[in-house]
Amino acid sequence: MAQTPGKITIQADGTLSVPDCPVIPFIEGDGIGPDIWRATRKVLDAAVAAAYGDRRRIEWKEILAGEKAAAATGQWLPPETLEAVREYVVAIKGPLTTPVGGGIRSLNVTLRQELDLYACVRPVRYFNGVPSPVKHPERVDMVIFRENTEDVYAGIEWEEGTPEARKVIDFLSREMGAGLRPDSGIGIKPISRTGTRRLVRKAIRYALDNGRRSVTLVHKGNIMKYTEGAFRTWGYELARDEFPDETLTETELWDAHGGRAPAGKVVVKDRIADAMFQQVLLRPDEYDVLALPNLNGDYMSDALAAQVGGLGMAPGANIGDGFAVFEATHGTAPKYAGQDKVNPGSLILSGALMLEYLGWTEARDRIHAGLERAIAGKRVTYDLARQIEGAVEVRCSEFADAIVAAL
Ligand SMILES: NC(=O)C1=CN([C@@H]2O[C@H](COP(=O)(O)OP(=O)(O)OC[C@H]3O[C@@H](n4cnc5c(N)ncnc54)[C@H](OP(=O)(O)O)[C@@H]3O)[C@@H](O)[C@H]2O)C=CC1
Ligand SMILES: O=C(O)CCC(=O)C(=O)O
Ligand SMILES: [Mg+2]
Repeated sequence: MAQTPGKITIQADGTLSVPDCPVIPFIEGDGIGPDIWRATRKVLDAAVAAAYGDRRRIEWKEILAGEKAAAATGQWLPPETLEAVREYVVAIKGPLTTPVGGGIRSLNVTLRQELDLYACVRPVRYFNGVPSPVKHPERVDMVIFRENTEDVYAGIEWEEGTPEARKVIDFLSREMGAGLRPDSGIGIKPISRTGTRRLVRKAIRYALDNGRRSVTLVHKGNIMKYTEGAFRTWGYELARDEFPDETLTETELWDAHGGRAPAGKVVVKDRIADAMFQQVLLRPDEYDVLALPNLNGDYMSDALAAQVGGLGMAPGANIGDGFAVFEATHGTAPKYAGQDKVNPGSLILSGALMLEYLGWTEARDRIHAGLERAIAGKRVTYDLARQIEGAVEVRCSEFADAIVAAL
């Protein structure tokens, strides 16, 4: 029976109450956004129908941001858009363009900060048949927990030559002995105990709830001692304070357990970021959940995506306390805008992650299986076709149709 649309709500214990026909706002996005969103919506609707018949469906509600919003309202991020996400709790978005070197600040970052979506969660796993530059892509199965509200993304910076930059340089040179060049641009990198602890708490909770073996804190704390180094310190501190019986350090793992963690326990370890980039290439099976400050997490997301098929296959979510906005890892890929060409897999998988967040795991599983079957059929978008021998390149919309046919 057709369902009446209703709102998702956050209950007193923090869990979601999801009606059978939730209203879910979507932002189409800039650049390739409209193409991949059209494809994604079709796959999500078909997967829900295949899994639940007419017992469940999603009532989509468009909300505006980016170029479409600016053209329609004169505002890049209208307040009603933020209000709609607060009202309906869960939303999904296409990518939004951020100009380089000037112009508006990132709308993506603003959304995350305004809605306090403090964890950027990006699962990186391999789907059979996807081309990869590494020998054993099936060994890559990591979940990135990237701090999403602070670090250099806080947007506290001053352009070289402005009175503000001069004032900060004068202060730092005179009062703090910093000795900065007068023609410097200045950026501030705040990393807080609060921001770190809540991110690491979410990462450890996730690891425990999902049978993951380790959480690795990835930092550059040897150089940035009081920001990234503190991220490491506070991460271990949080594990000790809040999960004393469920976590152990690497030292404890070897000293007390001969290198094999007892069932149900999560190893909390840390790696310096530069070394970690080669570790995930050479020994990916030793890493599981990663917790990172914002910038490290941004870099790591795209690097790991490359190992499992590229940005066309990299989903993500911005999650706070209940509220969540799902989006691909990649951006607007402007050179492909409006060509119905790129891989919608990343946004489709973000949608699958959203279904999982709603508890609709049967529909999620249909999408994973459908995607794998469509890839096995070797009729794939350009990014996969150029790497799979014997593959035929199809359009973004045709790839979505192939997934729907394989659900
Ligand atoms: N959350 C968001 O909304 C994000 C927004 N952005 C913004 O996007 C804009 C463009 O950024 P840019 O650095 O070019 O990075 P993009 O991620 O947009 O694209 C870089 C390259 O990645 C590949 N790619 C990206 N998406 C897909 C896809 N769906 N299918 C297949 N290949 C894909 C393409 O590679 P190839 O050229 O090899 O075909 C593309 O040229 C910037 O304004 C940036 O700020 C960036 C990241 C996230
Ligand atoms: O906001 C942007 O334009 C880029 C953001 C980004 O690269 C990311 O979140 O991975
Ligand atoms: Mg990025």
